[in-house]
Amino acid sequence: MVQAQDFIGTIDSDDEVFTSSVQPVRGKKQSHQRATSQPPEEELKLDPTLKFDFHDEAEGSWGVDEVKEVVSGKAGLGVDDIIARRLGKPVLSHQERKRRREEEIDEDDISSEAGDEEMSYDEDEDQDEEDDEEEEEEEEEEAATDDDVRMSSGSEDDEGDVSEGGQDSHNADNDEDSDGSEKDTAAEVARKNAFFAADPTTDPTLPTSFSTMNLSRPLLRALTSLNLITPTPIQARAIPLALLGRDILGSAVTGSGKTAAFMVPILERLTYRERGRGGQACRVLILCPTRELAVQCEEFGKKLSTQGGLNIRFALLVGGLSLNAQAQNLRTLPDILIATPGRLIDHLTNTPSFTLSALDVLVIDEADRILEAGFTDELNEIVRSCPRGRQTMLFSATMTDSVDELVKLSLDKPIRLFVDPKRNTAIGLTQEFVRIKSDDTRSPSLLALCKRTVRERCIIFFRSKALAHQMRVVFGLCGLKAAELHGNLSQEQRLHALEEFKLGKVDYLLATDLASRGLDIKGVETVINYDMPGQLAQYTHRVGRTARAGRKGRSITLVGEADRKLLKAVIKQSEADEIRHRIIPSEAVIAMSKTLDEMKDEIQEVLKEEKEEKALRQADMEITKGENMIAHEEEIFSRPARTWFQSEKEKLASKNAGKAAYTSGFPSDPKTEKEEKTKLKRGIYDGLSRKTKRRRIAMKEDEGDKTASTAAIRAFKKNIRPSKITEPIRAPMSKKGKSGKKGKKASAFDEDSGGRHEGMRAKPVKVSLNKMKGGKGGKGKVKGKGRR
Ligand SMILES: Nc1ncnc2c1ncn2[C@@H]1O[C@H](COP(=O)(O)OP(=O)(O)OP(=O)(O)O)[C@@H](O)[C@H]1O
Repeated sequence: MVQAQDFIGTIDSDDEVFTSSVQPVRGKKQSHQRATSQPPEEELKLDPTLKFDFHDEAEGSWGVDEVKEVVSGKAGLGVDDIIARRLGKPVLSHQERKRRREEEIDEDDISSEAGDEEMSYDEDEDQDEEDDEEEEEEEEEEAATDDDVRMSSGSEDDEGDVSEGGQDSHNADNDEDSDGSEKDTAAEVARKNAFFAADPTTDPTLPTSFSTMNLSRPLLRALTSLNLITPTPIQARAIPLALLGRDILGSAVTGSGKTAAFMVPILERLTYRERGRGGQACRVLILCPTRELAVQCEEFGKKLSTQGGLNIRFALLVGGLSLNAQAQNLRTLPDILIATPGRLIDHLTNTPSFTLSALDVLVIDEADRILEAGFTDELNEIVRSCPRGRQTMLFSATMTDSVDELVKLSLDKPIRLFVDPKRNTAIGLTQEFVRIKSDDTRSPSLLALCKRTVRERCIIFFRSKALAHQMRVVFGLCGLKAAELHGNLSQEQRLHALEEFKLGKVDYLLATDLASRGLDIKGVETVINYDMPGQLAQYTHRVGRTARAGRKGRSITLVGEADRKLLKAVIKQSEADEIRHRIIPSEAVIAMSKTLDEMKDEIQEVLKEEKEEKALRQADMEITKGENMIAHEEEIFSRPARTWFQSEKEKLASKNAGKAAYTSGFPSDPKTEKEEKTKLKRGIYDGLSRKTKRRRIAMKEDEGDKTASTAAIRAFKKNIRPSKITEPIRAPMSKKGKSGKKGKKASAFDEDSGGRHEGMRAKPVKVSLNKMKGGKGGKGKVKGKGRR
């Protein structure tokens, strides 16, 4: 696995004296230290397994609505503070620097008008500094235009179109030749034909406005207030079918509004749910692969619901937020659950009386990711907990239609909605590639790029968390304002980083693939890939963080020799005029290389200070923990231990499978492989504290008794289950259905469902897909006063 070595190589391998005109920002303290202490070579190696400062995330004091509060103001001595202390001044964002310069100019005008020529010594000095910075920036701006950006020069690059079928090519990884091997065999095509249903929308003209989609007035009002007037192609196709209760497999390019494609029909259906005590139930589950995406999805749903005055309740079930607050919320039976798989299973296993037995709709966002190896066991467990008669909708920009993958979801004749499958990236995206001849030049190339060309609104993706963190230190020392986002941070730090980037307080977000899927951050101008990701799908999602919702954007990818195959695949799936070859002048790279070399002691110092800070915080935490143990011993030991559906061994195996899926395209690291194998051999109680071990053993012993009581509880819950939103409108169960298999689903929109309407849908509704476009009168018009 490629770790921090490429960065380390750069720092260590260049011993030349610093002569560059691009100076690193430094404080006096630093230059003094450099003169006195020169650590030996091996000390300069940065530890790739390094863990960063974060608070214990298991039981935060904040829940769903506290996310914003936490994000808004959290102190603590972090890397930025350490860097600021060492530099003697804080690193300012590009925006802030601009603003200060403008203020400076205004003040100049005022003071010259007033004829006040006096200035204190300090002010004078400040002014000089600002002027210098301004001059430097102007120079940089000129230099930026030197970067040679030109059209790719043909050869292999112009080979033409995307491989057929679009979606399969995403998972092609680094296949030798994506042309031949990816095409479905005749048998596979036959399987797919049998598995999927044809799109019943016979009218080729899709709705051109939400107002012609037979949506209720409050929801239309909400859409309009959010400026959503014209449905995007995926919305135009998915919403009518979703309203009919059909299972859907939806795919469209990144940033094309897939969230609304499932959220709008869900809210519409919930508008007519049964109310009152008997009708309350968790009816919708939206699964997301990352916490940030779940937070974003909840925000969007809540916004729509609030704007429309829909009175729909949400629960956010993600790791890193308070378990207790979530459990409490679950007890009130919220309508929509938005969850990450791990935390959802935790609640299913440990939150008394919480089940998914009343679920009507299951949505899996970024479904191809959740279908990947790392989530397999969790997904199986969740699907097992959902009723078979539910509606299932899967969405992703890189959706798979492989029957083998989908079969485990027990879909009911799903409809494939693949919008423009030949296009994998957004129309407004320009993809640039920088050739990296040696890995040593990767970090200097990135810095040169950021110093000269890409100044703000930029997400930079790294393959490893350690690398992202180390680069953040380097960026800080170079005077570039950055935040980091990866899995080694607490949830609080992750959300804080996102917020800072969204608000423009930092110019760069240094992230791992954790941020590659689904995140919709307005105004991202550039995405930089520090290295090529392992898989084509990852590339598609990463670059999809820009050029969203019809806007323009640019991606810049640093491509080494080992990445040629994937580069070829990327070029194949793109239009020729979207591809550029960027050359960073070698002088700039050499200069940055020297700068980095000059900086290596400083980086080391910052990392050391950070480690010390962490140790101090850790000690504080241990003391508090000890005090709590003494004060609340009885209560703590009387709490039931939380359980998990897998054994430790299975959990580890599944984690490793996930890791392997992620790193499959990267060169493997034999050392890590060996470590993983050794880990797998550990017994299930290895590494646990004595207390936890005792609990586990006791639980295992209790398991026998538990089975009988669980069965009784299940039977009881089944009896008190609320009516389902789709239940009254389903076609009578076939023989097959009665025997436990799925029966054909009907919908509130079916014409024959009229008299049997109950529950969530107060009144029967008639919709003809062919009339949907017109939306006025006729069969397309809603019947019954309950609709509007
Ligand atoms: N009909 C619409 N008209 C205008 N803007 C829209 C419309 N639908 C969605 N958007 C906007 O498009 C942006 C992207 O939407 P969304 O995040 O749902 O995309 P996505 O297809 O899910 O992307 P990804 O594949 O990256 O997850 C959002 O800011 C959203 O508000």
